[in-house]
Amino acid sequence: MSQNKQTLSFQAEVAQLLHLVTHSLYSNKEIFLRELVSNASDACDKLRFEALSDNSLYEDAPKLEVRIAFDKQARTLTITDNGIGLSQQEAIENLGTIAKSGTREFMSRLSGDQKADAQLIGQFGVGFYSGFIVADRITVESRRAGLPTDQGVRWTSGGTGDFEVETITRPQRGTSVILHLKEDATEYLSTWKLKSIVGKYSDHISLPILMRKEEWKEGEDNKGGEMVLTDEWETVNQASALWTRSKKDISEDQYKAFYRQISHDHEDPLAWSHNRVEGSTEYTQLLYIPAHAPFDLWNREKAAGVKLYVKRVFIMDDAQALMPVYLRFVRGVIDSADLPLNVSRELLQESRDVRAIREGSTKRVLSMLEELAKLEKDESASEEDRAKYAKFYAEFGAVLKEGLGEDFGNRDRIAKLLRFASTQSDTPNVSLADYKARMKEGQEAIYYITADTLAAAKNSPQLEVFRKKGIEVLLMTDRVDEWALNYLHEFDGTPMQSVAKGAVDLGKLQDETEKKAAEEAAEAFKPVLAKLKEALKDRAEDVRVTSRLVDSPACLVVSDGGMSMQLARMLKQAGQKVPEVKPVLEVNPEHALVRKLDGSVHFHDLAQILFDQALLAEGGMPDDPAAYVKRVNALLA
Ligand SMILES: Nc1ncnc2c1ncn2[C@@H]1O[C@H](COP(=O)(O)OP(=O)(O)OP(=O)(O)O)[C@@H](O)[C@H]1O
Repeated sequence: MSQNKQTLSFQAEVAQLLHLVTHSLYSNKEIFLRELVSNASDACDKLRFEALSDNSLYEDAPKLEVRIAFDKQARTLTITDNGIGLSQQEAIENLGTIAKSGTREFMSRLSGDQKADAQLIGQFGVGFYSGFIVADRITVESRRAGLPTDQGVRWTSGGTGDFEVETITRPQRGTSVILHLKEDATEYLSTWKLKSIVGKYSDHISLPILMRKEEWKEGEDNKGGEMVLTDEWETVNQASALWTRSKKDISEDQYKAFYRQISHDHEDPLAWSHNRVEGSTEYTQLLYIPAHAPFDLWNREKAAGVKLYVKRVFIMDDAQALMPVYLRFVRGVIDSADLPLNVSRELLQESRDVRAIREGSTKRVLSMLEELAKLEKDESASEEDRAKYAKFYAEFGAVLKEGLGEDFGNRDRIAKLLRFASTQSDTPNVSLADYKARMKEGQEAIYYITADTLAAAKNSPQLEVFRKKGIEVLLMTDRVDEWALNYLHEFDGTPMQSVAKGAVDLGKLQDETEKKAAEEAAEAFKPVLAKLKEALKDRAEDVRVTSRLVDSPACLVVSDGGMSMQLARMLKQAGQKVPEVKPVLEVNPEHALVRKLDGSVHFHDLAQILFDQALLAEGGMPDDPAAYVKRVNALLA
């Protein structure tokens, strides 16, 4: 045993992940090759990038490539690249821990259900560790580009609790991953099998993947021949970056395979768009809309899904400057012809070219979505195509809404893409245009209500008069709605009006007799109103008579432009400081309970109950629930 050998333990998460990988991904073993080839290709990309500022890193091997070789006797399969390589420290850090952000959250989402977990793991990208699906021992030999030959590293592990590292001499730069195959993985000791897996998953890797050529050799004494390996290497993939090829030369399957490769997604994308943009800024874009959300969609800090290349040289993953945050679900590649190769993240933020690319790409994504939305109503389209927009919307609709506050230039286009549930539809499929088309004669606003749940929205007392008059109200239950709606004051010339904010003004929808009756009722109610205001002066900003209620005695509203009670609650729950909002109590003078107030000896208690019940009805909680219960009980007794 060499002197410098050390045994180290895996980070706890790795050990856990390893166990899961080998158990859950068993049914789709072959993906290990895709993962390892993709790492090899990443390592070459990294070398090319670092070599931009230090050409000597290429040493004497400027041609970057990946080689796949196997040895039937030794039962090993080896994937070798001449990319950036690993120093000893990097081997310990990168192959012994999971540095990825979100690992912990990811782990906590695993359920123990193998099928669901396998999908989740697939999305997370198990990478290097997937080798342990087919191998009971993995040896990695590597030398980082630029380090002396005697500073190579050998890392080896059986994939359980620990791994060993030692220093070795390695003349060639880059990494070899040697898989010692398990008994049941013999099938991967076959040129035909390996080639077909490369063809399936890694055809579009932009560097050559080489394998040794096979040749037919006749058996001696007429015993039948067999294929034997020669010393000659041949390229087994297409080895050209897919997006640089002409659209007409790329099949649907190739587009889909490329998507799977860059996204780790097991499902096909809903749509894609491939264009070469010419003009003052030149670039190629290949952008995809996924069919389902990644587990960390809600993390706005999370890496965006677009890779940046400059003249086919990979520059960086998750180039956030290329896509607005509200389109963070988009995956794909942007290849610029204008940016300098040594562009940094900081520079990206400031570049005019990048701004042009970002605007162009944003418009492209919105067009793709508009196309999907159009298909939904196209009777000649297939059922599958027609279902796509709803599928997209269920996964990403809430994220898209963030765009209302983030991308003012495209607000109208985004607004057209939004869908909501309404008093006429429990499923969120009502567009603002649909709503407008159904508006009642004389209706001057698009009415909506926000609530925590669909049930709470539907049963809100504020809706009563709208229901009575048959006016549709949009029901908004996404957390982001309240915030997003702050940025959408009107749609196509019609104002948006929350039914829980400000005094209700049905305008022309109310006829003269109704208005008159309401005014008279208000007039007659004035003395009681004054007493109510006095009794509730610490809790309500104001008390007024309303015509919005039919069956309920009272409801709470906030002033126009004020923060809704629901948003205030949400912020409070999130631990934020919220200014105290005193709502307005609106009462229905026709209601029996309200009528009872006049001259009642329990006036004070009834007033408090009225307020507390209105609070409960809109999803809130009385400040002093025990006092509320006591008051109700006193009256019931
Ligand atoms: N062939 C290789 N050459 C150099 N470094 C490598 C190689 N394979 C893996 N690594 C290093 O090990 C790290 C962990 O690899 P792993 O495949 O687990 O995750 P990843 O590549 O970062 O993520 P993902 O596979 O989801 O893209 C890599 O980030 C890289 O630094």
